[in-house]
Amino acid sequence: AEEDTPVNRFQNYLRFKTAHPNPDYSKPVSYLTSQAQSIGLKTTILEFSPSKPLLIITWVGSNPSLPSILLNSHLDSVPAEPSKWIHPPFAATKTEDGKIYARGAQDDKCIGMQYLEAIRELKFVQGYSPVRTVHISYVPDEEIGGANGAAKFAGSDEFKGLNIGFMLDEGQASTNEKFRVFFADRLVWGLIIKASGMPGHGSRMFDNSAMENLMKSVEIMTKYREGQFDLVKAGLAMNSEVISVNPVYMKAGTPSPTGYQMNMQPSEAEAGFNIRVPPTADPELLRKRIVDEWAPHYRNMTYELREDGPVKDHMGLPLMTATDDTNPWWGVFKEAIVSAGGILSKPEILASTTDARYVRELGIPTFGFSPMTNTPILLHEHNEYLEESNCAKNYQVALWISSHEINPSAIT
Ligand code: MET
Ligand SMILES: [Zn+2]
Ligand SMILES: [Zn+2]
Repeated sequence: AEEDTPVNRFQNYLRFKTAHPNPDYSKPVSYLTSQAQSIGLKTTILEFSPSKPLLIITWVGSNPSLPSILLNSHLDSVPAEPSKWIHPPFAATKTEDGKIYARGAQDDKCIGMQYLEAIRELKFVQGYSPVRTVHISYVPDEEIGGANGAAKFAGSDEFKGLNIGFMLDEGQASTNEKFRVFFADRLVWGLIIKASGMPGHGSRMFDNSAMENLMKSVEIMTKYREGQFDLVKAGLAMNSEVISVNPVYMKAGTPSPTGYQMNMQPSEAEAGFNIRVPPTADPELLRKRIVDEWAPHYRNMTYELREDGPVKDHMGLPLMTATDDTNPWWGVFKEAIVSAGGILSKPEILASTTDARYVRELGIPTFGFSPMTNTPILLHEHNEYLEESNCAKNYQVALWISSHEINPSAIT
């Protein structure tokens, strides 16, 4: 039989096939439930949508009237292309040099297990019992926007009943020795632009073909993208501080038995873009740019903009958690990292987008924190891995965080 160690338990969790489009949620939820039971923690399963369970594990504090802590992670993963990986993406292979390869190793099954390991350590090694109640949530569908996961959870009576004062959610790896913490996400938009025009013979020159109109937009958008990227390259802004516009698909052509009808200029063409908007930018200006320049009527274009999730919080403010004295949780967090012997880098906006936005919307302070130092950022890439040595260090950090966040009974 395999040893029962934190690393083995992490590997077990990584082996569940949780990739979209058909994530297995029931097996990891059973596994996590049994882990929780082995630590003597309470479990609750909510189901806001059929076959999409949401697991809550609870460590009840001695003063449950204090606002509680929520440690959140998502159960699902993005797809992987096994033939392009050096180890199968759901085998959680550990190499001789201690790297554990798996889809989800960084995003974000690492934190899902670290939360549990931190509590296991606190409870059984240190004999610690919390004043404040701690909840761990495992939510479905983060990678597809969270509409049937975190969005419904945050809006539910069950969530209200948990009386959450502060949440930790996923962040991103740090390529140096400093830990990174994130106080905001970028908004995520899906933009589909469509051009139409008269079809024509492949040999003919004419104005306003669908392809020409679409390609003109692509050129304009590519220039805009370059402008934003140049700010980053010149060191004037971080990646997450500019607006990113990245093409994700193109669709056009008249199908034929051998592929596409090559002597036919098609009557329709479309392209899809993933756009990320920092909370410091004005979304209205960008919407105007789309109408005026990227998908203008006068070029026979239409568009569909999918804005995924909230833009402002309950007070009408951008979704950002304060990292100063106005937020008592900030000091606690900083102190926990330092006490664990860690160095914290300047708080950042996350380049990607997480379920934290639904909780920030409610005005609850939330930080993104995935404690991985000296680690290449591999989320959504081939050969995602996490080093075993890093895991061990992370348990330590998670542990400190758990012990410190519980102490400030002054925060009520
Ligand atoms: N976390 C994912 C991302 O940033 C999902 C966001 S909502 C589609 O891409
Ligand atoms: Zn994630
Ligand atoms: Zn992800």
